[in-house]
Amino acid sequence: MNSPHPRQGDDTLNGVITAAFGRQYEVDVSGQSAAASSGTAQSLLKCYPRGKKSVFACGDEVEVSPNSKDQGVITQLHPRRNLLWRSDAFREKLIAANLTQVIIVTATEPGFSDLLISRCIAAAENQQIKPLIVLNKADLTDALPAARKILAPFERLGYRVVELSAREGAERLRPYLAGERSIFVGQSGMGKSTLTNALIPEARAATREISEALNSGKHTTTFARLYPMDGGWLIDSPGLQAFGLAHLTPDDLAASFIEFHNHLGKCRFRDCLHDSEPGCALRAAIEAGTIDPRRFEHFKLIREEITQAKRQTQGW
Ligand SMILES: Nc1nc2c(ncn2[C@@H]2O[C@H](COP(=O)(O)OP(=O)(O)OP(=O)(O)O)[C@@H](O)[C@H]2O)c(=O)[nH]1
Ligand SMILES: [Zn+2]
Repeated sequence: MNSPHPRQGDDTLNGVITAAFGRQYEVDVSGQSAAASSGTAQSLLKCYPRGKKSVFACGDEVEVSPNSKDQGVITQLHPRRNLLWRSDAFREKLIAANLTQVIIVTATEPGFSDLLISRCIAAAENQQIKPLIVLNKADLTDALPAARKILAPFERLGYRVVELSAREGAERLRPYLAGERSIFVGQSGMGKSTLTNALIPEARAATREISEALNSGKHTTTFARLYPMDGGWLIDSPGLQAFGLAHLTPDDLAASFIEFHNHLGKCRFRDCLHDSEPGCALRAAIEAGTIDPRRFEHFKLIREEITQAKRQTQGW
């Protein structure tokens, strides 16, 4: 793995968080792509943070002080280039840090939510991470047209959509992963783990080991895991049912809808809520067909949720 922070001194190492289990973290301290991809036991340390309140995410670059062959203490967090997280009024959850790409995995079956796609895109755009949409299970051809129709508005905005079958042709995705630090996000059952296992042979072994350790026959992913690959890395994360964006302000949210850019700041009223005010530039753009009404609906739904969450935290 290309770590920007090489070995530090005699007793501290630089590494990348590859998994989080409650307060325990797995840190890859190999710092070299060859060692990292061979997955040797010594390159992965089980670590605890030094501070009680420290919370880390997959992809975080940290400094570790080893205290045995395979254990250590996380002593420092290197500055994050970005952070993907989700939150509602009461909780927040770090998803991953230092990403270059968020890969939103959808599938022909079962159905998926386009509102969730807009949420994922908003979270990514807000952190300057580029989104990529995968339409998996393209082998189920009967359901392809309906799925394509749902994705069309996103494709029109310039978001790339890659159709593939994780079972029959996961390799199609490989060129999009090279040199990137990506994460798979999406609803449960879209095929994130199938894709990860097809692209990264070691991932299959890790999944088996973990489900044996947890003594469950189920294949549902329960925590995020980072795998080094092709000059970057890839994180497989558990299925998302909710993706709250309570940490964004309404202005942040509007800015993360890229098709709004040319229209923001052009409403007659500076504090326009784009509801029913006269001279609203966003609503004019919808009427002119330059903003998709469905995307505007997503914006309003998420904005309402953000506003509600802020009221709840302020004890209204
Ligand atoms: N027909 C078809 N089925 C697929 C394909 N990819 C995955 N599946 C199936 O879809 C189901 C869900 O796949 P998973 O990889 O477990 O989905 P996931 O997104 O990781 O789900 P979570 O772990 O719950 O987040 C499994 O039964 C897979 O075998 C595909 O390309 N075609
Ligand atoms: Zn307006």
